[in-house]
Amino acid sequence: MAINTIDKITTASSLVIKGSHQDRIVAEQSDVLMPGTFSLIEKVCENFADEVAHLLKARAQKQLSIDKGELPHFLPDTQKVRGSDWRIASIPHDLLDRRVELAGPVDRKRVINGLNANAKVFMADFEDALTPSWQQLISGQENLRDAINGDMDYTCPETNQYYQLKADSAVLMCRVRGLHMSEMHMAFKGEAIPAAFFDFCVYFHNNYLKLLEKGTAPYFYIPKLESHLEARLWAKIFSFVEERYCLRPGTIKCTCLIETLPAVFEMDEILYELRSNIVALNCGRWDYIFSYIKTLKNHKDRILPDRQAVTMDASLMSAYSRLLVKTCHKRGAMAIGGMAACIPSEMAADNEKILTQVFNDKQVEAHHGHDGTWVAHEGLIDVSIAAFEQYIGENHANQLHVTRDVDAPISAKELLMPCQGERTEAGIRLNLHIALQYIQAWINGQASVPIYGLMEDAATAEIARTSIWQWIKHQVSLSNGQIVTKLLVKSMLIEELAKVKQEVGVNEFTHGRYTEAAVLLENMVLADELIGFLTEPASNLLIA
Ligand SMILES: CC(=O)SCCNC(=O)CCNC(=O)[C@H](O)C(C)(C)COP(=O)(O)OP(=O)(O)OC[C@H]1O[C@@H](n2cnc3c(N)ncnc32)[C@H](O)[C@@H]1OP(=O)(O)O
Ligand SMILES: O=CC(=O)O
Ligand SMILES: [Mg+2]
Repeated sequence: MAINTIDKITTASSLVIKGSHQDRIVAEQSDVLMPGTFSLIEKVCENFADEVAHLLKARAQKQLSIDKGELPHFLPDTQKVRGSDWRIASIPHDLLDRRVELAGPVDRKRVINGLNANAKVFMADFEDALTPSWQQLISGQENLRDAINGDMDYTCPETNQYYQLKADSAVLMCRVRGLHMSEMHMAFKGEAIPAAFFDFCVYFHNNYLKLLEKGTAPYFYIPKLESHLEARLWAKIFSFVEERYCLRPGTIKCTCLIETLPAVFEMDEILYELRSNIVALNCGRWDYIFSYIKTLKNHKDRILPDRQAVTMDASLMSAYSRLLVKTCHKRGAMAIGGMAACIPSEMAADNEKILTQVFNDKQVEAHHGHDGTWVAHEGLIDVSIAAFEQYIGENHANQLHVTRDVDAPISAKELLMPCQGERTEAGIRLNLHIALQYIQAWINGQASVPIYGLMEDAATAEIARTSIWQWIKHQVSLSNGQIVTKLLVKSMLIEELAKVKQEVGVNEFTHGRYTEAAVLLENMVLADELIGFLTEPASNLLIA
């Protein structure tokens, strides 16, 4: 639909669309970017953008203390919140049964497949599984809008296969980007706006009416929080928007991912700040491992082993999952488990092993008392449901009644204790190999990719590259006696790049962007200071 550009930009006078001529055309032609959307974005920026900047500064300050030797801890100032009795507001009916949630990117085919799948919830992801190109952001929003309107089909140009949204599709939740990300295509008073504000406002404004009409509501996943003060910001934004649209307080509901090490120490406080709008916390296990490495990067005594050893039954991960369940259920909130990164295989024997592995992984979560969990692929839904049904039983839709009251308190020591396991040459090489392939895919616009039978997304790739960085920094000694140095990693990187070339073939290698990915990866793992998020330098390549 052609829309008047001037209207679009001047209705929100402090807001400007940036980018190439093509980016402007995308914005002009999209009917999810209308004056009402701009006006909401502008108001949210006017009231809250400065606060994001302050909160990010506070993150950096806290990190400085940890870099100097302090350890993350439960906050003395908020003891009263942890010690007193209160509960979150009630949970909407359609969110009481979340035993399996399918996560997926927001392209049209996967939105249809995801909503049609047998999961209770489809988590449409603008974060770890999306490269934030303007085109993908806008078309993703259009796809969700069409899905909510129930007016959605798609014919795949390559296969000619026709897809249509079913009437009784899963509940839709929208994951917005983290507070650390900026949306470069939109500036408020000359500054790129917080990407989370863009995702939230566009989704909310275009869909809230239809969602309410259908008997559901705007449901959000909020990622990568690091403190309850960040949760307080979201609470203020939700309340501001509810008032602006004259909606009953608590209409907007969110689930917060607890996927940073600082946040695990503030779960009660996060629930408390958001008590009118929150329904659950989720164990974002992959970013949590990344955050453990990043937060404790200077602590030589807390270096993790190879990624494969950091499973949910490792003591630090188990403590995190059990504390999340206990904290949530005490407050009447649901506790959602994390992503099983395996994806099904076409080889029957392999697939059987994968399904058993996923079943066991989900059983650990269900045993801890989680109310549901995430899967990356629809082929894993049934096995995950089976694992949860054993615990939830026929008479319940969740495990909110499991309070874990008899557990010994979970201490900071347990949460911070690194797990045992080897640090191997094979581990470094696998990290390099996966990171190379992942970054190559990411800068080409694909943020969730199958690599060696696992779903890799921004969170898992972060583990790979920060782990290598930390092993170099502390000159870790590998199980074969080698010391990890910049020189060693550089030589391994060259060898792994050659292996990738052999694997993908000369043609794909030549026309892909593998060498650019290698340069970016080298810069990140050999840097003197750890780069905060790989998506920051990678975005420059995506945009270019
Ligand atoms: C750590 C975290 O942040 S986790 C959350 C973010 N990550 C994600 O959301 C990852 C979601 N998963 C995916 O993106 C995909 O499953 C991948 C990339 C891992 C694998 O995808 P594919 O290679 O397409 O898998 P495969 O070919 O087996 O897919 C079979 C069908 O299922 C569909 N499908 C697979 N996964 C999904 C999904 N998560 N959502 C919707 N549809 C899906 C495919 O589109 C395909 O459809 P088709 O048969 O109609 O063509
Ligand atoms: O977002 C999920 C995670 O595991 O990270
Ligand atoms: Mg994550």
